[in-house]
Amino acid sequence: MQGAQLQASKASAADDATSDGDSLYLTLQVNNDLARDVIESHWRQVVEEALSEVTGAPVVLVVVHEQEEKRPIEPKGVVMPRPPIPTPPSSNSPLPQQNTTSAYNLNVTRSASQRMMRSADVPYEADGGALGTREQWDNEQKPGMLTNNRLNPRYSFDTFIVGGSNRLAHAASLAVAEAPGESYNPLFLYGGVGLGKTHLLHAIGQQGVQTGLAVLYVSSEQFTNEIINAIRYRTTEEFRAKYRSVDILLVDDIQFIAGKESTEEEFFHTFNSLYEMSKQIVICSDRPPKAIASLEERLRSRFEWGLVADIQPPDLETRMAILRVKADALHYRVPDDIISYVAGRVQTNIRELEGCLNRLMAYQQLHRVDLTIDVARAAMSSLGADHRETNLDGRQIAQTVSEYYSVPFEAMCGKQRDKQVLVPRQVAMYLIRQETQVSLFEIGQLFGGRDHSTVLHACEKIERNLKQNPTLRQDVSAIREQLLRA
Ligand SMILES: Nc1ncnc2c1ncn2[C@@H]1O[C@H](COP(=O)(O)OP(=O)(O)OP(=O)(O)O)[C@@H](O)[C@H]1O
Repeated sequence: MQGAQLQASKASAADDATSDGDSLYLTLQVNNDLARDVIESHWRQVVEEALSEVTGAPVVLVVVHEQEEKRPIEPKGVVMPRPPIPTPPSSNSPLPQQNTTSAYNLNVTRSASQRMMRSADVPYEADGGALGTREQWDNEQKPGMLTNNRLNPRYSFDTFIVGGSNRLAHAASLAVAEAPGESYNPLFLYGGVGLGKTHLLHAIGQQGVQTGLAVLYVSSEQFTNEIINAIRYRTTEEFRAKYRSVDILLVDDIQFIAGKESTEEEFFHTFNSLYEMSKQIVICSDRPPKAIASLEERLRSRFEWGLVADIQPPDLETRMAILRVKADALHYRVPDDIISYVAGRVQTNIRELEGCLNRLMAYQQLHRVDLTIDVARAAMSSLGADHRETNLDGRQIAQTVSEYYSVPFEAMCGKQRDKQVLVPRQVAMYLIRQETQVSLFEIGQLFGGRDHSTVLHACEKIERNLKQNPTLRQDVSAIREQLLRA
């Protein structure tokens, strides 16, 4: 570690807005990566403890490779509470700068001054840093970024099932993918957990890549980490060159940047630069911009500039279609009645729906049994309360069917065999069989003492007809929805 220096300084506490106590932050400059790694992995704790003893305050050590200290203007504070960012000596610091002859360059600052960096703290270059940096980035780094774009090939428009709950979000995403920067900019998608926001982001990205565009997908957490590191290692020019060189920027879970001042600041400038160049920005969140507490107003209003589209929980039909596509993709044959049974169990989260399918597959393979409704029930039985196991009884179901078709329950129990009565009777038998543990014999008893083979025949007939008759499918879905709401 020859040739390195040790410096100590203490910044003013006057610019501190949100002190996290009396910790001291130490910046240790070393002249090669190895030294940094060795100190980080072996000596950090020892040094921190030793210095804590000397100073009487908790110490946090930040080790920096001196070649990374190339920015002439250094940030005065810390972007995020963690990890701490080195703070340079402050001109109005009460402590004089101490230069020593030691092998390290050591900056000591009161944590009080190492707080969320304000806009003025990070010099902003609208062109994304020096031209040289941008060109260098385009030549050296961009190809790598484009090949490792981290887009999941499974998340494409082809594999996305469209229903009433996600139609707007899907149509907007498609429009954006077809004409990036032209139709809706930014596109802001929001919706609950596991409803397909990330899937749509990736689908847009995938299409962009296919048309030769530079696409960057990041989570807001990754964006935050990158900006922290950029400030820490003085590489903000590269950071800006990277983010301003893309044609489509996809940002997931934007709600997590709220309240992180420097990240918001940097994102604001990234947004503006891309927007001015007519580059497409797509943002996802679990809530609409208005509901993101402590998000800066200027960002909120920008998020609302283009189109804000929501994704609602899918209805039963859409859930069934999604399960069917997922099962087919796994080359897993699942009968329709089981698809509809599983779809009825998970109502608000498609990720969990997929989990149920995987669970079913694993359960069946483990027990080496045929896939029947009873096997599905057993596979689902140990799942938590989110996965609705209905407490309906046969009579309740029969009553709901009777009301749906406007056919009196008594008529369904009688001898009439015309279609108006026969279909509701058979549908009721089928649903009771699916939704309850009631035996074929008991179902027969409920409907005027019919034989169990009549019930079986009814169930099989409805199951067959469901495949061919869309009206019947719709009716059964609607009744099932009503039952699940009951
Ligand atoms: N309409 C859909 N068609 C097909 N698959 C879907 C659909 N919606 C969601 N999925 C699938 O559900 C899973 C979860 O979706 P995704 O990760 O996109 O949800 P998300 O809304 O981003 O959730 P989170 O808020 O937790 O990040 C993925 O495997 C995705 O492919």
